[in-house]
Amino acid sequence: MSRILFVDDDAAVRTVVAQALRRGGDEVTVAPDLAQFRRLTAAGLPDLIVTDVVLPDGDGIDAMRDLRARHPELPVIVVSARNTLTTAVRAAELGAYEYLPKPFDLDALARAVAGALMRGPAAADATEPEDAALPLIGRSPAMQEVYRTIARVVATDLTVLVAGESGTGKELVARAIHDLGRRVGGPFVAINMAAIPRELIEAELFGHERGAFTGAAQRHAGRFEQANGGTLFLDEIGDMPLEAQTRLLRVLQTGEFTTVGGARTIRTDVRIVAASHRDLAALVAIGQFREDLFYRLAVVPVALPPLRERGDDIGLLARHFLDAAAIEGLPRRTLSDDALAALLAHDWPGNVRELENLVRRLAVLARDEVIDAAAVHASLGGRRSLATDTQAGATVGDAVRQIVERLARERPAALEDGSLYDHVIAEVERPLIEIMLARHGHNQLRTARALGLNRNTLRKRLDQLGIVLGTE
Ligand SMILES: Nc1ncnc2c1ncn2[C@@H]1O[C@H](COP(=O)(O)OP(=O)(O)OP(=O)(O)O)[C@@H](O)[C@H]1O
Repeated sequence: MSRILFVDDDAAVRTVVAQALRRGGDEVTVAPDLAQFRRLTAAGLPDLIVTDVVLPDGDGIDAMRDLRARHPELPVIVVSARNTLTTAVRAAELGAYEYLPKPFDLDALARAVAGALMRGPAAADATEPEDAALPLIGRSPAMQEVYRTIARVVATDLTVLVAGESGTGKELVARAIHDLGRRVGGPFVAINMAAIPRELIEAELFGHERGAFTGAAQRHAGRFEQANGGTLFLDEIGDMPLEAQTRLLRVLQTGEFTTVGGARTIRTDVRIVAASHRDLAALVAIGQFREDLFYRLAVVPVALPPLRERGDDIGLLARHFLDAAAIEGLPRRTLSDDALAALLAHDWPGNVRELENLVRRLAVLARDEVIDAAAVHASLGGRRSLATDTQAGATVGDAVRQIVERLARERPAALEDGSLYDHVIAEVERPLIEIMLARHGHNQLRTARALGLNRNTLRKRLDQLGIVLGTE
């Protein structure tokens, strides 16, 4: 039996948690505030403290820091409804055994308690909390998971692989890892594999000597060299050519590289954060990405949820972007409840970037101070499917690649048995026919003519694809 002290100002939470922990056979004492917590710990230390952060007479993490300075072996679990990245990071800095955003699952707490009591705390770290405004907005459970991972890796040099759709904030996560870690004094260098001609990627990454290739007028330090002592963000790593992947793998294994056309070996001290909106595991399956490199990069995977899975974060982000627009001198606007509901109902294929652009446009264009649902619909209208995809930076090539990657995952046989062409074409054909039907008021004759298909052929395809006609 262990002695657990639970500090929380909410009487209902105290009762429920204390009961759950007692059921596990432990002796539980509760404190509603820091004054009581101090009285109790002065009388005798428990084996474990579980504490809330915002308490009526102070900050739980600050109080634990003082106590742990004197008793670094004492394990602490932090629970908080103030579930921001800052809280997750502060809990990690405290050396808390676990951080559980509220509302938490009692099983999760029981697991954390069992772990903390057996293993004891991680090494205490006395650094001051980071109070600067942090860039990542959002409190949804999906983002909590992201914050917890970030908080765990900031004090390390582990390689992080951020996966997420376009515009979900992958670069922002990479920057947060850099800014909150000990490399903050060093450079943060980003390179986007999709934005650089394939033949120049190696020279960009590793640098080149004068005359190494046509046009190389002088020696150029590559991004690895530029990032020395800091963090290198390899964006859209899935677009890296295979030869460059081989070279990158060698650098990650040895910490050394040679410039293109150079005989010199350069040592690097760089933390790598890589990102991709493509499914790297699927790329490995179809031979476009080296499996060994994938495992080297995915030491700590971070899955950034698409915006449509972040619920109320949409409202938080929209308000944040409206505030940012006002600070930049654009008119100050607010959202009506209906406008917010319209934002929540949208599926955000371009994710946070799409929301940011939309909000800025609304801030400029809305006539009234309060943005209503009609203004949101007007801004969202006409930018569906293809237009929004393009805005999100996706190309037709990306779309087709995604289809192939999905098939590789879900029906690997389709990549071997000669049916791939028909599968992909069917997937492209459906939206094409749907778009043209919508354009022509669902009139089959006009749609067939516009597509250059015989009317019977169109009818057959509609049947085969199971497309149901709307009315004019
Ligand atoms: N959680 C967030 N809070 C505030 N702003 C965000 C958040 N996530 C993304 N943004 C903003 O959305 C925009 C897109 O973010 P970012 O460039 O990091 O996305 P990305 O996933 O790297 O996109 P891509 O895959 O297209 O490179 C940026 O302007 C960024 O500041």
